Amino acid sequence: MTEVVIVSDAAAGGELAARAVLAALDTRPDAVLGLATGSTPLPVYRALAELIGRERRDVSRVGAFALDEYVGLPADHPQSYRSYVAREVTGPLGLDPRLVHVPDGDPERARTAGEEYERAIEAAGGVDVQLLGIGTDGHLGFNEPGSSFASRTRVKTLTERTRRDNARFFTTPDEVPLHCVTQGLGTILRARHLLLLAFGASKAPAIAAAVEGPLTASHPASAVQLHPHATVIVDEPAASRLANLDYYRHAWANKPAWQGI
Ligand SMILES: N[C@@H]1[C@@H](O)[C@H](O)[C@@H](COP(=O)(O)O)O[C@@H]1O
Repeated sequence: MTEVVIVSDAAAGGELAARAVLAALDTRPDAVLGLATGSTPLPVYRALAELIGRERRDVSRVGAFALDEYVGLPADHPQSYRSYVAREVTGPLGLDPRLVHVPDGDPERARTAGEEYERAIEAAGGVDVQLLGIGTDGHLGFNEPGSSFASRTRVKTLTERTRRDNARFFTTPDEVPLHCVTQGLGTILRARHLLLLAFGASKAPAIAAAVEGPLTASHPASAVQLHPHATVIVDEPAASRLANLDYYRHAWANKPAWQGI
């Protein structure tokens, strides 16, 4: 089932997700992480950096694959996801940069970037824990409404809504690229554990539709309902439109401690 965990705030959500990642590393020191970008996963990366330092974890064999990348931004552009991952993840967590992958957003190579990325994920043994944020239009990665549940890594055109949402990271809205390379929903569904995080009231409708709405490509995040091990970590405002809130709280409060998330 899709487990919903309601946390007090983003920092608590970040810590819970970070603990789940570290639990995966306990079983597999060469575990592969699926990285999301945007503002939502930042508390996870902060908590991970702190816990890895405090517990003196060896992360030298940990691999990572980012979900997506803009097409056409220079790789060293501060808003490219390559830069984001280097700045927020690889550096602070102390990962080996050779094991950290981001799709190739070079327009010249975009045509084959998807297939190459799929091959690299497969060669690494697949993703163990996939972090996910959610777009206000229900996108996962950059799988905009209409994306096939079977889709693989490929070039997509961003919706105007997503470009508007992401304009806050750029100097002008026109600077937001039109295209991206993103893992497909089919790629994401192959990860062994999905951790979807959302904080704030602006995400409440998208979360309700993802968890309790019909399974539909019109709301790509509803794909999480197809996954045998998906955990949705939300704060109260992001959870506010869920109909079965009482049940989620009850199930969480009575969960056997050995189960983890
Ligand atoms: N491609 C990313 C998504 O992976 C992310 O989930 C979404 C939400 O971003 P935020 O977490 O900043 O709300 O934004 C971008 O479009």
